[in-house]
Formats: sequence, C-alpha cells, structure tokens
Amino acid sequence: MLELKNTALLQTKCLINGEWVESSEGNTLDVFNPATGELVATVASVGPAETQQAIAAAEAAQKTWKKKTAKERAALLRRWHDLLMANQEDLAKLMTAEQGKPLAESRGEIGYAASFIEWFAEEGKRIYGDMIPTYAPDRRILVMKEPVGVCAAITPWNFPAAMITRKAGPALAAGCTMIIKPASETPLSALAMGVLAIEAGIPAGVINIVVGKASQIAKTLTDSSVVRKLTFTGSTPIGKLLMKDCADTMKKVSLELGGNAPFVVFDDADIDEAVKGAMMSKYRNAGQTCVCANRIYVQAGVYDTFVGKFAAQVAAMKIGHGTEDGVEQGPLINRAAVDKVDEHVQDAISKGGKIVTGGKRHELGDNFYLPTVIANATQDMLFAKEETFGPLAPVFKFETEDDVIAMANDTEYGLASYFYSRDIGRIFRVAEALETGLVGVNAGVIATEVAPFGGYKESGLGREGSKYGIDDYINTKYVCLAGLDK
Ligand SMILES: NC(=O)C1=CN([C@@H]2O[C@H](COP(=O)(O)OP(=O)(O)OC[C@H]3O[C@@H](n4cnc5c(N)ncnc54)[C@H](O)[C@@H]3O)[C@@H](O)[C@H]2O)C=CC1
Ligand SMILES: O=C(O)[C@H](O)CS(=O)(=O)O
Repeated sequence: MLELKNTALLQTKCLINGEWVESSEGNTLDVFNPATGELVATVASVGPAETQQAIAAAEAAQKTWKKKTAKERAALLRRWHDLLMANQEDLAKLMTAEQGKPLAESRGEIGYAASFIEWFAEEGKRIYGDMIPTYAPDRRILVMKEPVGVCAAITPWNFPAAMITRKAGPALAAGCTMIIKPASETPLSALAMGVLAIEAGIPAGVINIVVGKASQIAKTLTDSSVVRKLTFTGSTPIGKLLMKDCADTMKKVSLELGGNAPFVVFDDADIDEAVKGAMMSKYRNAGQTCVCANRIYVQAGVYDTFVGKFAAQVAAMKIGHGTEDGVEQGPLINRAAVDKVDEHVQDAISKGGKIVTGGKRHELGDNFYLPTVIANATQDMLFAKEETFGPLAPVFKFETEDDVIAMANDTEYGLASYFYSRDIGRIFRVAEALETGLVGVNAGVIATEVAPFGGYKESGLGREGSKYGIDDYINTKYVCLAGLDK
C-alpha cells in the first residue's frame, strides 16, 4: 500500500485550467503495480471534449504567461523545482508503484526531472535576439525571439517524470503553455507533479494534464491549429504517425524516439571500466530506456575476458520488487515487454546464440525476466535490428575497427552509442564515425540536463536539455525598422 507523507500527491483527476476534473462521460482507467499486479489507483480517463478544454485553457493562459518577464517565470519554475525535491521520496514511491523501477532509480529520476526545471528556469533568461549590421543607412535590423505558443507533449512510461519536465521546463521558461498527455501506464507521476506546479504558483492553464485514450487525445491535439508545437517521446512508429498528423497544421515537432545503441569494447579498453559501463547502460530501468546498450560488440582479443567478467556481475544482480532494499532490477512494465525479451532470446538460441546467464522468465511474476547475457551473437539475430527494451545483453565478437563501425551503424536508428578505448586517435576516429546523436566514450550513462539529447536518423528530431533545448520552443522574428533618416 502506498504510504505517502503528502497524501495530496496521489491525484487521480486530470488538470485543466487549474482545476482537477473527472471525465465528462465518467470514464476511468486503472493503474496497476507491475511488480505485484495490484491496483494502485483508478484515474479519470478523458477524451476529445476535455482535451479541447485544455487547449482553450492553454491558449488563454499563454496570453499573460508570455508577458511575464523571464525572471518572473524563472522564480515560479525555481519554486516548482524546490517542491519536486522537497517531495522527492513521495514522488519516488509513486513512480515505483506505477512503473516498477527500484526506489533508488525513482529517487534518481526525480532529481533528474527537477534538474530540467532548474536548468531552463535560468536558460529562459538567456533567449537573446540580435541587432544585425544594417544593409541601408535608413534601416535597422532587429531579430526577436518569441515563444512558439501552445505546446502539446505526449510522453512515455519509462521515465514518467523526467520525460515531462524535459519538455515542460523549456516550454514554460520560453513563455509557452502546455497540454501534457502522459502514458496511461504511469499517469500518477505526472499528476503529482501537476499538484506541485499549482502549489508553486504556476498560473491556471499554463500546465494542463489529460490522461486517457492516446489516439483520441493525440488526434484532438494534432488537429488543433491552436496547438503550434508537438513534442513526443516514445517509439519511432508512433513518432512517425504523429509527425504526419502535425503536417496539416504545420506544427513544430520535436521527436525523441527509439534507439538501438551499440556498445563497443576495443582490445585497448579498460575492461573493468567497460564491464561497469555495460552494466549501467544495459540494466538501468531493467533495460527499458531508449539509450540502453542494445548490442555489445567486443574485439576478439578481449572477448572471453569481457564476457566472463560481465556475466558474473549480471548473474549477481539482485532482482525483486522496487520497494525492496538493494534491488537492482525490478519488473518490466507489462507481460508484452517480457514476451518481447523472450522472443529475442529464443530467436538467438535458434541461430546459435549461447546463454551465459539468465535467458528465462523469473519466478517472481509474469512481469519479471532474469537479466540475461547471450554470447556468440550474430547480425542475423532479431536484437541486431530491433530494440529489445529489456534486460538482454547480446555480445558480438568483432575483428577490426572498420568492421565494428560498419556493424554499429547498420541500423535505421541513431540515438546513442558507446565505446571503450584508451587510444586518442581511435577515440576521435570512432566518435566521428558513429551515426548517433549521443556518444559515450568510456562511459555507459551520459544523460544530463546540461548536454543536448537527441537522435540522428529515425531516432528523432530536435534536442532536449542544454542551451540548445530551448530553441524548439522559440520562433525567430525579423523586424526591419525603416525611415530612420527622417
Ligand atoms: N528517445 C527517447 O528519449 C525515448 C524513446 N522511447 C521509446 O519509446 C518506446 C517505449 O515507450 P512506449 O511508451 O512504449 O512508447 P509508445 O510510443 O507506445 O508510447 C509513448 C506515448 O505515446 C502514446 N501513444 C501510443 N499510441 C499512440 C497513438 N496511436 N497516437 C498517439 N499517441 C500514442 C502513449 O500513450 C505514450 O504516452 C521505445 O521505443 C523507446 O525507445 C522511450 C523513452 C525515451
Ligand atoms: O526515456 C529515456 O530512455 C531517457 O531519455 C533516457 S535518459 O535521458 O534517462 O538517459
């Protein structure tokens, strides 16, 4: 049972124009604990009518929100950040209850989520325009940066807090307002953050949160000409669908989509560091992150040593419910996710793969799967081309630098890649050759609010975090002042 200090954080209604509302048709959806299968909460499930109300609220609120100074907006965002951190433990409990990740990871995600609010509160003060040297003596050239306006955000279940603030932070700092549609599996984290946004004094209508049937809510958002931008984090197929739907109203889109990250270990690597990095990259959130190592390539000379050390650490991982002390891997989000992992394992075995550890469902329950390492992985196996999105590490052997770069880039995805080497020439050659938006060198987890996060190829468009992250919420206006010689 959820034991919260701040019971107001367990919010089960949607947030529209500063009010907590039920579905006008009385619709609800249930949120289940992926570890236990227990019902956590029943939340309002709204549709097109309420989504239209949220759009209208965001449009009305934006007229005054954009007129606040960046400093005024920053003060409110800073207060929101402080409240997120003050309620970190309760927010972490809510997240583990609905998403399943170990409590330590949930705490970490709340800190990561809050960091985007803190970062963009300050970035909003640095949205500089230009005064360009004129082309005519009677004219002056101004470049103004203005907020895009009403923005829609559709977010995934794997990081139920951070994927929201990575969007709401820059949007609000720039003077935009937002309608957020969280994943139906994990709405409680979003709604709890909405409670704290109101407590922070963020005005009604600036943030709206609508939970419900994704395709219905999304269609209402993409069809609306009031909504000037859509930002989406989730799978590539859904991202493509949404991008098409945004074309009719020429919305700006930001897409943070799927990945298929290669993790490369060269024979000059620090093997113990490479094992540590592979553990973090692969098994964080039970492998349910878009930047997880999806394919591990190890050079022939160190292959057996790496596999032995890596598999020993994987086999020693503590599996359990996220609320248990010391648990390193919790459940996956649902049975379908476990089935996909098992499909990749069975496919690999049928094509000559060798299970070194794991390779089967865990007796703890339907949503649990043992952290797995498969050796003798080959490019014809499903996980070479598909994102596993689970605790499965296939280890491929390679001979040369050119061979592994070709294999690493042989995917339509281009989000993250990682490699371990101590040779400076190799580091620059490989970092420049990898076709991904993020490259970790001798590091397995690199996400931070201060650096640009985003993909190449079919992993998405735009960047989140860093000084670049606010650009997607800004329009650039050229103003020509003439007649100044009179
Ligand atoms: N690039 C990145 O930063 C991230 C990418 N992902 C990717 O997302 C996938 C896993 O997350 P999921 O939540 O399962 O992805 P998903 O694409 O199924 O769902 C993401 C969001 O889209 C909504 N959605 C689902 N169907 C929709 C439709 N027809 N129209 C409109 N909205 C719809 C869902 O309700 C959810 O809010 C993986 O492929 C993962 O790589 C996940 C997190 C971060
Ligand atoms: O949803 C995800 O997978 C996140 O973008 C990964 S990270 O930002 O936490 O690295």
